Amino acid sequence: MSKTLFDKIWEKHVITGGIGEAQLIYVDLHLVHEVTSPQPFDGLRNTNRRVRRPDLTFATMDHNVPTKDIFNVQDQMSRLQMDTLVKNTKEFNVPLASIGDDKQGIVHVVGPERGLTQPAKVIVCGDSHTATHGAFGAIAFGIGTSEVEHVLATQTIWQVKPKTMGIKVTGKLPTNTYAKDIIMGIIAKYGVSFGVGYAIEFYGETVQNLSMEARMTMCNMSIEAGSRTGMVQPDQTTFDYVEGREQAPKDFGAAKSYWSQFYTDDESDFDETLTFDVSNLKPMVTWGTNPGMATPVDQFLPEIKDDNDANAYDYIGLHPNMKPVDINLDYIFIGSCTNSRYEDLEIAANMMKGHHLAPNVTAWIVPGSRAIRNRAIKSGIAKIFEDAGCEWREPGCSACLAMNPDKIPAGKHVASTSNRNFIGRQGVGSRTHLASPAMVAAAGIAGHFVDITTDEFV
Ligand SMILES: CC(C)[C@H](C(=O)O)[C@@H](O)C(=O)O
Ligand code: SF4
Repeated sequence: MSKTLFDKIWEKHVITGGIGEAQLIYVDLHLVHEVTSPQPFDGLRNTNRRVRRPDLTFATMDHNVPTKDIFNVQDQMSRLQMDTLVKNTKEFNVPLASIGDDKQGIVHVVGPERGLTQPAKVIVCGDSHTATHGAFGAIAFGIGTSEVEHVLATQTIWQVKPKTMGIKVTGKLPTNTYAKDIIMGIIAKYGVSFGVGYAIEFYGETVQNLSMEARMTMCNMSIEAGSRTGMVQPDQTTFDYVEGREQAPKDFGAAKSYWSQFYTDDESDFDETLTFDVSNLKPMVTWGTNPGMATPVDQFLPEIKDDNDANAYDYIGLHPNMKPVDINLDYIFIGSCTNSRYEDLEIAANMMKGHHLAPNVTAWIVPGSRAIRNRAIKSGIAKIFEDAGCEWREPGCSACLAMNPDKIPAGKHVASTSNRNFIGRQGVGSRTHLASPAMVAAAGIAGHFVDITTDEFV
């Protein structure tokens, strides 16, 4: 019978239960961070249980870590959560990349980087952006705190199988537009909830031509479309990325032939399909308070249709007869699990090379992992940022969600490569504008957004 990529992986992992009801699914990789793990570990302790498979569990610290003066954690709650993770991972024998460690970084960046993230796996983490790992052709989704406890104790999880949605992406990406613009364009077009109840697979020639980093950016934001899972069929690009990494399979040839069975047989196998053509895609910028409130950089901001729009405009301090180029910026943030990988930093650095930040702009450049940070220092990218007047930081979630000292002050506008522009997301009263790393870098130089697809830039 003809099947989707999702169906094929799912079937290999079902332990018990029938279609339409909760099924018990085997978990191949459980990623853990400091924010959603303290209660689950307490739960195990209180009931005298152990972690079932510490070898399939990997913990890191990301949300709370400071990105400068990293060992000096001022915030009590942050310190407690970080100390608790150290204690719990020691007691339960779970590998941990602690602050300062070579393997530390944002959980969704270090999983792939270490080679833990692999095709055809079921991957979970107590974090909504776990969808990122689906870029490898894995079923990867965020889980709640009680589910984290269940996975720690049993290495399994109860789930009702979602429906499947194929999003076919066609056309050649115009110069200086990126995967971030594709996923923002899709969400702007179809809204922030079209994916609810569906596992999304991105496919088509445009997707096949994307790097792993770019595929991760797209899958990462599936959750902003309402879907818990975004995925891309594994191919040679995937295999080349995984090969040689620390945790890659030892018999890589055998792994590759196993992984090669996982693809969607026919488009008609999806429960739902959508299409998105990128031939005329423009860089996208958010003007409002959810990721769907986005506009191409050269357009006027949309008219007010309802209270939601009115409230968003009110919060963000903009109005419809402006364009993104009219948004004056105070901060730029390049980081987060959406866009803090080496390729993202390289693209941003190329935009900044030989330029200096606009005088009114503060810039935080936050690599997703220590490995990326080290590589960027070695290659000279870090120096480009510093010469441009940016602050070059240590790895972590940073200003993506302001659970650490990196907070955007109230009323300030920030161009950000992260994934959420909710009210207060980057600090109380902060005004977020999401965009690609190239757009954010160029905006930092100009002091406002610019259309990087015009002759001046291409
Ligand atoms: C803190 C964590 C639970 C949360 C998530 O689940 O996504 C965070 O990572 C976020 O991006 O909002
Ligand atoms: S970088 Fe942002 S989106 Fe990603 S895990 Fe951290 S807080 Fe969540």
